[in-house]
Amino acid sequence: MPEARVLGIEGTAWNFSAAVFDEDLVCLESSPYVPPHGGIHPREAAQHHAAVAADVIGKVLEKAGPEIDAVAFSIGPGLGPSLRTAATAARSLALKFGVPLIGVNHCVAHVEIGRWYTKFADPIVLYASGANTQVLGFLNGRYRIFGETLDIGLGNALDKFARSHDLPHPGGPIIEEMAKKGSYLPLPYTVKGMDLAFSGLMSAAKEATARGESMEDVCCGFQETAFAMCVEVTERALAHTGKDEVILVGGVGANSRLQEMLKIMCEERGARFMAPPRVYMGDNGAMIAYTGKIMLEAGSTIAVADSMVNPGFRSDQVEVTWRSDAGKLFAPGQSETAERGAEAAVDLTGVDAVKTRLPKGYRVPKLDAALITERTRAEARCIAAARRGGVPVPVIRDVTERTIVMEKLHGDVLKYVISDAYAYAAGVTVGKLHKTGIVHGDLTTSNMIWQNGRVYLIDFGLAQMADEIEPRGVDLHVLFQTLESTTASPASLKQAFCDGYRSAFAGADAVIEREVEIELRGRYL
Ligand SMILES: C[C@@H](O)[C@H](NC(=O)OP(=O)(O)OC[C@H]1O[C@@H](n2cnc3c(N)ncnc32)[C@H](O)[C@@H]1O)C(=O)O
Ligand SMILES: [Fe+2]
Repeated sequence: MPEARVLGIEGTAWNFSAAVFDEDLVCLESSPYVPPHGGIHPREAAQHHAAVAADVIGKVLEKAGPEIDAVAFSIGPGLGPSLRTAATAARSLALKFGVPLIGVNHCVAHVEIGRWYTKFADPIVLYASGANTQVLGFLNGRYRIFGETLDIGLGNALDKFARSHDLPHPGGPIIEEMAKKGSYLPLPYTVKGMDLAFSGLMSAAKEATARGESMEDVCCGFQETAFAMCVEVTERALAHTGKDEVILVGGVGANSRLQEMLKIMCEERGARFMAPPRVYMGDNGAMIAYTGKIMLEAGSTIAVADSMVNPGFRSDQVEVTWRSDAGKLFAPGQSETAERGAEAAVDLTGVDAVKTRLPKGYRVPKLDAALITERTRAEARCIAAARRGGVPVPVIRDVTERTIVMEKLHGDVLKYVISDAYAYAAGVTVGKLHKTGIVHGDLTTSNMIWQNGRVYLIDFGLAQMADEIEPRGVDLHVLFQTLESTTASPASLKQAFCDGYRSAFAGADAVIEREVEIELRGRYL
């Protein structure tokens, strides 16, 4: 039987694009909307799409011929008016050809075209586009979000910064060129556990040029900072899941410095890295046609009556019917005497645990040195303070510039043994920590150890002294995301954790409430 031929239509934001895919890409046509000034205006983008749709689709069908087995379109996320225009075109074509309609999640399509091109079966995905920035990995039927931006997408941050200097849209590629001529200027680096934030960085970049720093240096500093943040979170996801492949997708993925940094990170930890070529990076019809094809083969079609667009459609809401594997998690490969996390190597061969922060070749040396010293110091300080507050943590024996010598723990890492009882105990420990005025900054189940009837906390590299609700809420949010992405029963584990947390900390309710708010904030639009 010949392979199904699917027509795909993309029109979520700046590009109206159509393609036909069967065993390979048959043809691809695009008509980008370039705003005359300022950023993308949703209604104008939709008018552009409506004006070019017939021509773009006409060209594709002329090349591919009229034999089409299904019509796929981006059903969300994206800008409402643009989504609706593309959806209308897709519906009428499906009815005209008398073929099934397929509603494709745009983010998942970025991932799938990357997997198709690279042939990587089960990668960690850095998806960096205008509106989204997410680190994704597949597990039990869904693409789980290990980390994402808590405010704006990386591309939007670059575009807005460029626009504030009267540079045309899109700013990303222009900043890339300017950055090549500049040297690194330190700007605020924000990683919260597995999550990222870019708006503070963007404001600081604007302030830097306002006080007279050169545009080239600020662009370089902006890129080095933002990309290092993304690569760090990608590496954390690799370390946490044990997966060993990385792909880069989304419009910002076209940036050669970002590609280079991911490549270095992967080489340093023995993972494989690939990025698809530019044509498949930014929004394009091919990714919709291809994802439509594998969805069609899995029977995931929709009735025209159910094909309403969803501007807030999240990648982790998609039921991935077309993958039969479960996705790899916690692969072995790490020795029992030396754990290699994302940031540091821990030598467990001696009486004590010796944790040494590793230089990262993907970061400019100045940023690398600053992060290593800052985190080593913060870690030692916070562990000592936690211990004084009665929180179960290892005893510190010695600290140097990049090394901490501490008591060796012998228990089980919670990610391997998590249960409601352990989650409750974790809640008690985190409650005590927050009560002491410390937030951990990277509360994953990899950093919790069950020993002597209590949950010990390790890895305080992102910890800080803080007693506000917000950073405490982010702490819980990081943990809950980990439970969502790595366990089968996150709801009851979360409940048990909250019960323990409340029992140890009087301010618990406000923090739990804030966590819910933070979760909603991370959503698109
Ligand atoms: C929902 C959908 O509409 C949205 N799509 C989107 O944002 O378009 P995409 O083509 O994936 O990415 C566009 C972004 O990619 C940036 N970009 C393109 N080339 C770049 C480069 N060489 N360096 C940095 N950024 C670049 C642009 O500045 C722009 O912000 C998304 O995927 O979030
Ligand atoms: Fe996109």
